Amino acid sequence: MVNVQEQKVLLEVQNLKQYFSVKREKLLQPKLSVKAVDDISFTLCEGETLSIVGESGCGKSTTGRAILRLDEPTAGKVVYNGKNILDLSKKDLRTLRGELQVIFQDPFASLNPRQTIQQILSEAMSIQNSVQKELRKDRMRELMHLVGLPEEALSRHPHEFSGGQRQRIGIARALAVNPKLIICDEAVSALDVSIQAQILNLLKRLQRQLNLTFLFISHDLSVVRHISDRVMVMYLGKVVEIAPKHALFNQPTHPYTRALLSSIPVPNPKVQKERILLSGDVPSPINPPSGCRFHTRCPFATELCSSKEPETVEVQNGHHVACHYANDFFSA
Ligand SMILES: Nc1ncnc2c1ncn2[C@@H]1O[C@H](COP(=O)(O)OP(=O)(O)OP(=O)(O)O)[C@@H](O)[C@H]1O
Repeated sequence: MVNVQEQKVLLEVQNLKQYFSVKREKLLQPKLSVKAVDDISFTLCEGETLSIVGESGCGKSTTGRAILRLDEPTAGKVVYNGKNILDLSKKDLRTLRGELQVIFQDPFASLNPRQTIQQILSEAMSIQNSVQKELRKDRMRELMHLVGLPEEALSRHPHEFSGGQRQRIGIARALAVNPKLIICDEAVSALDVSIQAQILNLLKRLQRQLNLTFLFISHDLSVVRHISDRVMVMYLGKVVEIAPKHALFNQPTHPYTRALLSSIPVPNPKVQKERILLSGDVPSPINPPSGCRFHTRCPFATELCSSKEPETVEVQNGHHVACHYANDFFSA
């Protein structure tokens, strides 16, 4: 596991906000916005995998998109290698995009069906000018080896491959520009469990070989348990807990994290698990609850929780929790 304290910080997200305006239903209604990501901060160290988990709509993908400036963030800083990405000109951003890549759930949607794999990879290399023209063929063959596909795959089209193979092609395309940081947005969610494991193992191997850093977005805690060094839990646009993987799975502290974890099966049936059932739906991010956003669904909420937003407390080294009762829950 990566020791965060010894590692170089590659990405620092500071007070990031992403609000989206929504159409008013009535003319005189006040302006409304979806607070998809609301003042979140975290760091990502070189060579580590930080996962973001949480229920649908909690702001995971929006965080990834904001970092890459696929949507322009409302406020905050995204400092990559010492530079605030949000201050970069369009030209500098284009150059930097080579270092920051994204792998989506469905690579097929972004692979041009008329192009061969060779054309797809060649296009990626020429946009970023990542590999000299005369070296591109060799690099493509190398990429096929790296992702576990035969060289013959280069002359074929995306529809000739299975879902797992297409994800390997998506990974090869991301690697074609020599990235440092890859945002994997539900990258294995569409795959069968056995294929998922193969792709996760491939990502881990590539990480070691190429010193890659991953921001891994997933709603699947079993996948997150497999791949992560650290885990960040989001609820309604806020970070509620962030910790090294083992701390998060062995000593989940925020009631929301405990509820999420209580919904996954335990490998050892002899281990009795506390069950915290989440009642009701996630409230609207247009008008989120006051105080702690989770208080409307939290079985332990008090008056304080509905009136005051909790500070983030470090309950042990590198384990941060945004709950008024974090220390009590941690030691309980
Ligand atoms: N372009 C947009 N315009 C308006 N609202 C948006 C936009 N993009 C996302 N949202 C809203 O922001 C909130 C967070 O969405 P986001 O996709 O980041 O969640 P998520 O945690 O990735 O969920 P999922 O696992 O379902 O993808 C949701 O309420 C979503 O509807």
